[in-house]
Parts: sequence; C-alpha cells; structure tokens
Amino acid sequence: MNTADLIKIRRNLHEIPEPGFQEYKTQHLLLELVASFPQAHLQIRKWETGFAVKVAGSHPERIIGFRADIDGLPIMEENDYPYVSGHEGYMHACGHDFHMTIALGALERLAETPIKDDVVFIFQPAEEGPGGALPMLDSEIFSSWRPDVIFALHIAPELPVGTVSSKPGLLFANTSELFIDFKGKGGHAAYPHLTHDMVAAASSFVTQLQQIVSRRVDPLESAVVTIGKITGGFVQNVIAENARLEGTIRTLNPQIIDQVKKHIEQIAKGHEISFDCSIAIDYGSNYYQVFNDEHYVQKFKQIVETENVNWKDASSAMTGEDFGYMLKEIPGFMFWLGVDSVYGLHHSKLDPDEDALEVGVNIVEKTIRSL
Ligand SMILES: CC(=O)N[C@@H](CCC[C@H](N)C(=O)O)C(=O)O
Repeated sequence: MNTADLIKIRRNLHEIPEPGFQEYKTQHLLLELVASFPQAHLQIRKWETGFAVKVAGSHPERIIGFRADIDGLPIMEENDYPYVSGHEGYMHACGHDFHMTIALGALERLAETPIKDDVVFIFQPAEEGPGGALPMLDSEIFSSWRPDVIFALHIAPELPVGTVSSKPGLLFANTSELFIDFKGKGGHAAYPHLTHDMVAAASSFVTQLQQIVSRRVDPLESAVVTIGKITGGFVQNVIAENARLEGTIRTLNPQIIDQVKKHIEQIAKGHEISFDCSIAIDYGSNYYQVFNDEHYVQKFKQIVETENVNWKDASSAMTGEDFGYMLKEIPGFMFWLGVDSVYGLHHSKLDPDEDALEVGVNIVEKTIRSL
C-alpha cells in the first residue's frame, strides 16, 4: 500500500463515522480491505462491531498486539473538503480514521512478510463511549489470542508530523462520564413562586461544581469536572420541570475520582432540598488510566531513534482512553503521533496532516518487528 492508498482509505473511513457499537459500515469496509491482503497467514475473529486479525508467525513464542479504535464522535463536522463526513452529526474528530488506516497499513505489510511471533491487530469499537475495551477483554479474542505485549497510538494535533511522544507510567487520566437529571415542578413563567425551576437548579449546580476542583480536591492532586451539555425546558415562557447536565470527570489518581463523585452527590443533596426537586446521577462509563510499562517505552524510544522520527518526552494528559483497561492486564504502552492540526481533538475543524499516515505505518511496523 503506498501513500496514495493510505490517504484514500483514510478518506473513505472519514466519510462514515459511526457511534460506538454501531460501526457497521466501518467494520464492513475494514473487513473488505483486510480481504484484499495476502491471506496465507491471516485469521479473523469478529466481535460485536469490531474484530481482530491474527498474522501467524513462523515460530511463535509470543503474541504482539496492536489496537486501533474505530468509532466516531457526535460532532457536526465543519470542514469543507470533498471527503467531509457523510453521516450528519458524526465526525472522526478524535483521529480514529487515522488509527484504523495505520493499523491496516501495518497489517498488510505483516501479512506480506510475517515475523517469528504471532501478531494480533485489534479493531475495537466504542472508545468514545460506552467503552469497547473492557467487554472485548472478556471475549474469545482475548482468551485465545491474548497478547503478551500490546501497544496503541493516538494522534496529537499539537505535534508536528514526524514526531512521536510518550512517557513511562501515567499517560492518560482516569475518567467517568457524568449525567445529572433534575425533576421538579414546572409552570407559567409569570408565577415562579408556584414552581420549582429546573433550569435555575441546573444552572446553580454547574456553578457549585466549579468549587469541587478549587476547594475540595487537594491542590497537589489533579482533577477536571467539565459539563459539556446542558438541556432543559421547552419554551421561553414556561418554567422547566426537567433539566439535564452531561459531562465528564477526570483525575490522575484513581482514588480522587471517588472523592469527586462524593462531593457531586453532596451538592445534589443540597440542591434537592433548596430547589425542592429530585436529582438522579448516572456515572455512565468509567475508564481506567493509561499506564505505560517503563521497559516497553524505553524499547520503543530506542526503536524510534533508529527511524527518521523525532522523539518528545510526553507529560500526563487529562484525556481518557479505554485502552487503559488493556494495559491494566497486559504490559505495553500508548504513544502520541504528531499530525499537526490547527484545531485540536474533538474540534469540528480537526484536520490532521495525512503525511502522518506513512510515518504511523512505518513506526508501527518497525515496532512490531523489533519489540
Ligand atoms: C482520547 C480521547 O479524547 N478520549 C475520550 C474518551 C471519552 C471517555 C468518556 N466518554 C468520557 O467523556 O468520560 C476523551 O474525552 O478523553
């Protein structure tokens, strides 16, 4: 596969972003492409909307795993190139189109020239939510093809093409989604004293949440509480009987996330009393931190240094990744791949530089051959 092929595949995938566990077209396209590779050493196992491909080694003693996530995000794309998302309201705004393309590029090369060990390429659904890694770990794929070492990459818009970055230890945060539903008494906008206004309750709640990180979490720890969506009411002159907040909690220390949840629950109790309403909290999906194995990161750094690729020591980030669950059970690492986009991850104008595809394929192939 040459650079033009990689770009074509990436653009085709970019056009069909799908929500977690609904990646039907994506799975179909990926499997069609895998079917066009030399088949002699390949074996495929499907799981939900994902799958894994094993490339049989000549004298296997280990299994090396590489994981790519395959879902899109509920974001309306604002780019105007010809291969813009064809699924309105969804976009590959977290680079999973790159992750999949790079996995395919490396898989094709391994299918042509396998190594001594077995290699498993894992195409995992639902990274953005509700989380595919944890249930996939319990599947037949991981019981029969359990890797001895596993790695994955994530695009980094802020890094130039030709740079990769990682670190031993904690790379990504612990996360929990956060959904808060308010139910009170609605009514006529002119009679607020006869109602329990859920728009007011939800607004006050958002304000109170800001106090958790600044006043309840130890300043030497790190935490984020973000509300990304607020909904409530139906019309301008009716006091709302329902409101909903949607957000996420991030911490670098797994224990701190429980403290943050406890404080959110205390705020909820206070608001139930002061706004005379009921509040239901749902923590959605929770991701375990991405913790890189020191030995494999050092080895990866040495591999990078033999290629024409720059290395940058990474800092821990508040991003989340359910790949953390795989690293909890299997030694390995995740790394950032520079794609040089003015707009960042989860932005409707994210526009990664496609020159990074070739860099990604080379480094993933080289790493698999050298680990
Ligand atoms: C790399 C990245 O951006 N990952 C997502 C993971 C989302 C987890 C979950 N849906 C949540 O929002 O907590 C991220 O937002 O960091």
